[in-house]
Amino acid sequence: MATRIKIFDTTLRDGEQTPGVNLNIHEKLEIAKQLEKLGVDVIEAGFAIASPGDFEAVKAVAQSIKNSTVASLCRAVEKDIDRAWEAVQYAANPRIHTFLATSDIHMKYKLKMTEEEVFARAVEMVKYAKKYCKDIEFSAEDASRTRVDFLYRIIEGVINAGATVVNIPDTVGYSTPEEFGNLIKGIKNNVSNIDKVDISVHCHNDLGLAVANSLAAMVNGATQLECTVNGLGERAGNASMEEIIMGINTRKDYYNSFEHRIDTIQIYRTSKLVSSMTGINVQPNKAIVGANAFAHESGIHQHGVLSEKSTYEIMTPESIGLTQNRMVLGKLSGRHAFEERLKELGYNLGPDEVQKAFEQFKSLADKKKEVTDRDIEALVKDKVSDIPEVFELESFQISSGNKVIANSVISLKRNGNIITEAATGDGPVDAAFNAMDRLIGFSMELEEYSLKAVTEGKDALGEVTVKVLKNDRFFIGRGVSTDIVEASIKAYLNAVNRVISELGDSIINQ
Ligand SMILES: CC(=O)SCCNC(=O)CCNC(=O)[C@H](O)C(C)(C)COP(=O)(O)OP(=O)(O)OC[C@H]1O[C@@H](n2cnc3c(N)ncnc32)[C@H](O)[C@@H]1OP(=O)(O)O
Ligand SMILES: CC(C)C(=O)C(=O)O
Repeated sequence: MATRIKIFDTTLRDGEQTPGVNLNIHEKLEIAKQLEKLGVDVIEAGFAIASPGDFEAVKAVAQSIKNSTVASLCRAVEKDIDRAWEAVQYAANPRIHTFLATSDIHMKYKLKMTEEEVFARAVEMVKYAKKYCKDIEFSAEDASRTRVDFLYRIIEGVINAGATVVNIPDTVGYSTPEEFGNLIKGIKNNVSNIDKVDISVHCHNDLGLAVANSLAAMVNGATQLECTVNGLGERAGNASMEEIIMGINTRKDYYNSFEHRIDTIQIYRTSKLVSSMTGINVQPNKAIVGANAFAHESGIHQHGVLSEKSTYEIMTPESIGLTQNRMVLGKLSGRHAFEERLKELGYNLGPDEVQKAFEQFKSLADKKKEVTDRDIEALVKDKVSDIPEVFELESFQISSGNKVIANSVISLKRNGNIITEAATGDGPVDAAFNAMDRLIGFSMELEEYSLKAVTEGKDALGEVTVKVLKNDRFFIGRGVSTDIVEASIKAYLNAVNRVISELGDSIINQ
């Protein structure tokens, strides 16, 4: 009989530890709903004690998700466990995930605790969490650099204390597949009560081995794999969900004794959603979901694929939900076809949002011969993040050139009033941002600016992403338009509105 592998998605927790990523409650909910549709077994929604915002987000995910377990991470301390339970208690299937480092390096320099103290704390905190919740996961942080005898002992201890899942993280991505597989095999063979629990693994990608290590662990007895969409996560990220799943599926001949419940058709859509909500673009050559993953550039490959796809394609684009659409959408298309396409792309917008998106689609279609799925996604993905538009763009006028100083006149709408400012700058975008800085009534630092074309051709939509710093926190803003200055202004305003939505409008005119 095949072994059922559980997928534990930590995009909303470890994925959010990606530098520069900061997801608000609406964004976490939207991603969680898509993860549920994808079929993940566990959604780690956040770290409830980290901030009031993260607490509310974990709670909201717990309240809304029915078909996946919802977990919150917490340190092995009572107040963290209390807060985690406060947030996940609403879930149909709640889990408390507590962790404590077990390697000599972490115990000595970070925790300043002895082995005995770590053992006692881990057991005590699992017992404490068990008072609240049936399902308790314990992670031995930095397990792959832990003395194995101590690792076996602490695993046995936390299982006796009530843990239902023991997680073996390769916290710093140090292991190799053979080594990590042997570590899991050793745990299976040496921990007396191990058959009572799921063995989980959580692999980081510092040496690019996270997926290989996860699969090696699975072959050697791990039944839960922790991963993130697009491989997001602390430093070089975590094992990528889509690579693990498509690895198992594509190499059914090799991994023939394992099954999972992921609906692979949802992979591409999930990747796009996570990329747009986090502001982290997927590298073009990324396995499975990169823009080039199914592209063929060179003649010999093109000839091969034209003769028989399997010459150079080991999986189909359709298997991850990338479809070639039959119906072309352009300026003569109607609302029915547009709404149908939105549904196919996974967006269930309310009537007002559909109306707004349809208007934007029509004005884009006036400028572009054919509006592609990627254009539509770019147009609507701002809507699902649901940031209140305290400042809206009314109009802008820019002049720039190689012999003149760039200047801008920007009008924004706030509370129904139009406010206007002019400014100069080092280029059209700088001039526009300077004018907006005068209008918004607070200062913030622009940390990053990136521009990419959503589709090919000179009529392509430009997508601008900005990262700004305000009160020691990063905020991402996105904007799309066929005019790159307009896309830049929209991205900046989107970041401004996010700052206000998170920090409150009392920051205006501070
Ligand atoms: C491997 C991982 O990815 S672990 C998850 C990492 N994620 C995060 O840290 C994001 C959320 N974190 C936070 O918001 C904050 O760090 C908090 C709220 C958890 C704690 O904040 P602070 O109280 O300000 O502590 P700070 O983060 O500076 O230091 C961590 C403290 O927790 C202790 N600690 C670290 N891990 C654990 C643990 N698993 N169990 C118990 N204590 C721990 C450290 O030794 C340190 O203790 P000290 O304050 O007595 O020196
Ligand atoms: C807390 C654990 C699961 C973790 O994130 C790690 O060790 O990387």
